[in-house]
Amino acid sequence: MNQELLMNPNCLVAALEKPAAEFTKADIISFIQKNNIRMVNFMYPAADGRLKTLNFVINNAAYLDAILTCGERVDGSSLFPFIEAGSSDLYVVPRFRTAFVDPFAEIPTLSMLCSFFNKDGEPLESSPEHTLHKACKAFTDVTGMEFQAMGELEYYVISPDTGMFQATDQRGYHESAPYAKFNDFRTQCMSYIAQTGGQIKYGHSEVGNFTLDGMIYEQNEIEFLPVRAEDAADQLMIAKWVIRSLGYRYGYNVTFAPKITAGKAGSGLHVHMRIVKDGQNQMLKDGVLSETACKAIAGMMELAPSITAFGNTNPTSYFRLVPHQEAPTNVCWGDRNRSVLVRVPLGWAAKTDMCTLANPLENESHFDTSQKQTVEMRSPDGSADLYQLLAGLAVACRHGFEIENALDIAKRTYVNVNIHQKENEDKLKALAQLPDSCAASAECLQKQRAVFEQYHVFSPAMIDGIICKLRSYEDKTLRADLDGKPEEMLELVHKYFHCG
Ligand SMILES: NC(=O)CC[C@H](N)C(=O)O
Repeated sequence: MNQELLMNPNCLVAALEKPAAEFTKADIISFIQKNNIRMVNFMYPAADGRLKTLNFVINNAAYLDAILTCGERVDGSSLFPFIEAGSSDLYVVPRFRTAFVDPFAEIPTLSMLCSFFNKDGEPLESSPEHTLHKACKAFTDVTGMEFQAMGELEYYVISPDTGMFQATDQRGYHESAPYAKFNDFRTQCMSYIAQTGGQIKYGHSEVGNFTLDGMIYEQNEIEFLPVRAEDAADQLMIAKWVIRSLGYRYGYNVTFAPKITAGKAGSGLHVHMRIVKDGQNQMLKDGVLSETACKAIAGMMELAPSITAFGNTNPTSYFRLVPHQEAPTNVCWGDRNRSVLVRVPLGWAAKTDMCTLANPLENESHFDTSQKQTVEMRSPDGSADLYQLLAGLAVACRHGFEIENALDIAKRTYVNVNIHQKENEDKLKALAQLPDSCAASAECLQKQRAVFEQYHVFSPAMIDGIICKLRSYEDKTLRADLDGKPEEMLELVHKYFHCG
């Protein structure tokens, strides 16, 4: 049997013996019948970034076939601000490839994510999910390659502090129990996410760790594997729902908020990307970063000031983008360097066989490590609209193949030092700054919107909506205004505690 199907924790994949991308309606019906599934849930993200749920009881086989084939009708005006109440009906139609058994439901339930369609049966032009689809298609049309991505979900778990086995402040990275208190919670989340089809790389406790008003704030991270960008967004969407739902059951509060308090690690949602042709990763050539990768990076350098409009969507986002907190502040890229905006992490490009070196009994494996190299965009955070963010990144990477001076831009923005060290002051001054507020991101997006609207990827109405929302916060000077005012900062954090 195919190695990728063996030991697969998604029970539909295991039972149907095929990858999720190949699920058909007949497969779904047969799984439902054989496994005594009694309910079907349609789930879809609305403009608030949250996954909404519509329950169906399976009245009979004919009804099941009808809902899987026709989808259902929903009130679009309650889901998206751009839909008028006067003509608000939309269709939601399930995508079979996203089917999973709900890990929380008491009554056996099969859930699926849906796509939105308008009255004419066409994909809803301004839905974030369709925007991502268009962005990926435009990427492939222009470059002849596939855009793949994966996210790193960082979140804080919050629970009363018992005072036992205190963790070291801001030293929680990869901490084990009992200093890390929520490792079991994280692994349970990982297990459920994997059952829903999420392709996880690993999970660990993160740097952020502090106590505030008798509560422990412990930062954790779950990192995914690169997949088609559309699947990556779906998987992150479901993962956030799983983590929150399980947190609620354990009695833990969980937040993906970008920043909780000044001086402590914020939570990012870094996105790793790779570009694939005929199943082969194109990010390396002869063991070094390829021209393809450099062009994509150049595109991101150019459009970084507007990527924050999709990835950093509330005023607290900009309290995270400050020096010395492993978060980016300036438009630059570099190798393995956590102070840059786009990081090129270690990619197993060295020629040694480390497994044999660590295990002298092993023969050399000649493992193809070329698939592993990615580049990582570090500005986004948990407030991002996942579909718009990945669409924005697909546009930016595509843009790198369309501008003539891409390789010069890449050369100019490369740094190989920590830009926040005193001796590198001049280097820092020469680099463009990321926007420092929602207001600034809105202005940048307004200037660069044509690239995002090219090939009809982002609809002008969607861009108008994003700009209008960002401007509504009126936060142009907020970061400076709240400097040294922790109480007011905390008030702001609570307002946007459950973002995205
Ligand atoms: N290890 C890391 O890269 C931490 C990232 C950091 N938490 C951020 O805000 O982006």
